[in-house]
Formats: sequence, C-alpha cells, structure tokens
Amino acid sequence: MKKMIKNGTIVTAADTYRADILIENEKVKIIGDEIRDDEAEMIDAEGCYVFPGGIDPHTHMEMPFGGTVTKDDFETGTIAAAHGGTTTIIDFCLTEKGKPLKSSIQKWHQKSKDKAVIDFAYHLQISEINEDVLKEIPLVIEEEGVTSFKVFMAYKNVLQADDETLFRTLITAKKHDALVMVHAENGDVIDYLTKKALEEGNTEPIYHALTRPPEVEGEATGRAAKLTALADSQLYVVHVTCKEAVEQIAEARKKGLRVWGETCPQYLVLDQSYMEKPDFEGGKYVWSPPLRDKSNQEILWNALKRGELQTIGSDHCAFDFYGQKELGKGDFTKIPNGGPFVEDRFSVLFSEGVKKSRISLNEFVNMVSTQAAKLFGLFPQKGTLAPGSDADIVLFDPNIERTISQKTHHMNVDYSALEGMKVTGQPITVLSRGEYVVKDRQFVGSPGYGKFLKRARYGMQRIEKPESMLRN
Ligand SMILES: NC(=O)NCCC(=O)O
Ligand SMILES: [Zn+2]
Ligand SMILES: [Zn+2]
Repeated sequence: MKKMIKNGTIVTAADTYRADILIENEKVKIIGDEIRDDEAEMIDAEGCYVFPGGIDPHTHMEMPFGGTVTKDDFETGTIAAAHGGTTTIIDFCLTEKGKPLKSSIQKWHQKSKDKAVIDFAYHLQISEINEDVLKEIPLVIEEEGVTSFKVFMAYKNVLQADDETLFRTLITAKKHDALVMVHAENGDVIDYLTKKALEEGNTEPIYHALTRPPEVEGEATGRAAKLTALADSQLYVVHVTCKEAVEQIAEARKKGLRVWGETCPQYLVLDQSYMEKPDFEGGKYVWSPPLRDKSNQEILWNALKRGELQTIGSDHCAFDFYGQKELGKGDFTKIPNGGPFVEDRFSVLFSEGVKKSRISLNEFVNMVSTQAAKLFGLFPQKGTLAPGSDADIVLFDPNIERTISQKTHHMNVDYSALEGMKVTGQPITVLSRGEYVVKDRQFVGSPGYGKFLKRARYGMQRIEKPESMLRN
C-alpha cells in the first residue's frame, strides 16, 4: 500500500523544508511539492516535524549481566524504542571466550527471532584475540554484515579485555574496514578502588561513582585513542560522560585521528547526586560509567555542539528496581549496572537540546539518526529521508508537553530514571519501512516485522541498487 505524507516539515541533518513524501514498497519514492497519487493513503502531518527514524547505536536487550538478565527483550525493547521515535537499534552481542564468534551471533539471532518490531543490527564483543578469532572476524564482516567490534576496558574478570586484545582488534579492524568501539574506563584501577571501599565498609550506591572517578574514564579514553593512532585505525568511544574523556577525544580529533564519541541522555540531564538518594533509591541510577558532577553536563552539550562528540546512544540496559537492582543492597558492587533509556533518548535530546536552543533541528537529526547511520554502515538506506531510503519516518509534534513516568512508558521496567521530568515534543506516528509501528501514539506493529540489517564496512555506504558497496 502506498502512503503519502502531506503538510509536514521535513527535517534531515542537512535541510528543513515543507514537501510531500510518497512511500512505496518500503521506500521513500518521491519527495516533492504537491505530489498526486490517488492510490496512496494520506497521512496528514500538519503541525509536525517529519524526521528520519532514530537510530540508537547502543542497546542491551535480554543481556545476561550482573548476575541477572536485562528486562527488555527484542520485543518489549523495540516497542518502547518505536514509541520513542527510534526505528533502528544496534544491540551489543556478547561473546564467550573459547567459543566461535558465530555461535554468539547465532545466540543473538535466537533472542531476536520473531520479536523485533523495528529493524536491528548487532555490534560484536571481542573478548580475546587468537588465531581462531582473527580468522573469524573477516567472515563475520562478510557473511553476517557485523562491521563494528566492541572491546570493554572495564568490568575486570567479567567483560574486560586487555590492551593487547584492544590493540590487535584495532589492527584487524583497520585491515578489514571495521569500527572498534570501546567502553573506556580503567578496569584494573576500578577493581582496586571498589575492593578498598568495601573493606572500609562503604557499601552504598554512591560508592559506585566514587570508585569510578572521571580520571579513570579519561585515562582509558586517552589510552584507546593512542592505540588507535598507533594502529592507524578507527575508534568509537561509547557513553562518554565527562570533561576528562571529552578532552582526550577532542585532542585526538584535532590531530586528525578517526576517533568518534557518543554520549547518552542520562549524562546530559542527571548527575551524581541522584545516587545519594536514601533507602537504596540511589541504586536506580547505577550504571557505568557513573553519573558525574553536574558541571559535566554543559561540557557534554558543548562537545556535541562543536562536533567533538557526534552521536547519542541510549545505553539501554534495563533492570527492575525490585528484584534486580536490589541485588546490590548492602554491596554496591552487586547492583546490576544499567538503566532504561531507549524510549526517552530522542525526546530528551529534542526537548533539552532543540527546545532549549543548545542544538539546531538539523544537528538533532544528525545526532539521533544520521551520524550513527554513517558510522555504522547503514547510510543512506537509514538515517535520512531521500528517494530510495527506507521509509523509516517519525511524525513528531514539537509542542506537546508531557511528563516522563514509569506509569506511561513502554519499557518493561518498574521505574523510570527520568520520573517526573517534563519534556516538550512527542513522536505521534512512526513508520518502519513504510508500515505503521506507532499510529496516533498507539502501538500497531508486529513482533517479527523488524529485519536484521547486514551493514556496510566502516567508511562505505550501504547502496541497495546497484548491489555494490561504494567507498565514500
Ligand atoms: N552501562 C552500563 O552500566 N551497562 C551496560 C553495559 C555497558 O555498556 O557498559
Ligand atoms: Zn559500557
Ligand atoms: Zn552499554
């Protein structure tokens, strides 16, 4: 069925203009003035912005972590994402040492099977480098279209990899045009500081922040950037939280290095004081890296504005307060790390960024969609509105005022870390490849509709016709 969007204001990373969009066979077919097609269903976008669907490059659906499993799976998590204006997620596929990489990808395919309501892709964790892993990486890229690899520099004895692993992953990524992602915190120092805190009887949630100071993030970010330079490779630093890390990324970029940075809505609007809430409520705000002193918020906004950070990921890693976060009552190191943000990423950035004149409308689109599509091999199929692009479209009312709450959100968790926050703007209707997923704020999609996306390599574009990959 064809669809026609009329009367809206189209906003891409480059332009803002009024035009009609004709959608046919999952794609944007024509964008133009006064298009006529009597067969097309009309969608009236009067008063709305028409955005390309959001791309969330950082989610953890149904992921085992901290002695439990994240609450949102590919069904509940993507429904929430869609309500929030996101039409593509890139989830982190964890690997197991000694097992083939492909077996982990198969495990993630099992998790997502018949569940996602929007399109999705995976980044793959590299936890060790050996001959088998080196042989498998090009196959994973070629056959699975998984073209970004994540190395954890923290979570000692759990997910943390050593510097040799990071360095050899960077070299391998350079060879095969893949992008290396890092969780940049010095896990060894954190391990020492957390043990010391517990020995001294410091067990409250705030000690999660005090044992992971900004210096350990800055140090690891700088180390990763320097190893990237040595390997002449490319790096994407996830969830950047503080001045110390921003400075390292900015310095690397000034030198011309291919170093990219992501931050998350939580670091832009919350601060470390939330972790001091009494009666263990601070446990709701435990994730890594931790929330920082409030002064870092303006530093992150400025870094986004200046292009030192380029993307917004949600780092959606949702645990219930009751039964899950509570595992760490009396020992902050046992609080599962993570928070629920996939639904609020887009609106928080619009409300706090665009409405408060910190960023422009076009910069907003770039940060929540286009830049991730470009970095992760999905552009121009995703991340923009242009003839031939997937019709992943968000009709967004910029004037609705609402209050974020667990009572109204769609994420499968018993609390909202943003409870009570007032935001302006809301996705009204969301299309994924031309089909309604959310219509007039109601979910109308189907589990299993979302497709797994094989992505192009770093620096390449995803061109569907002709079926070739072209270098930028
Ligand atoms: N961020 C967090 O605390 N949990 C998810 C895993 C990660 O991204 O480090
Ligand atoms: Zn992380
Ligand atoms: Zn994460």
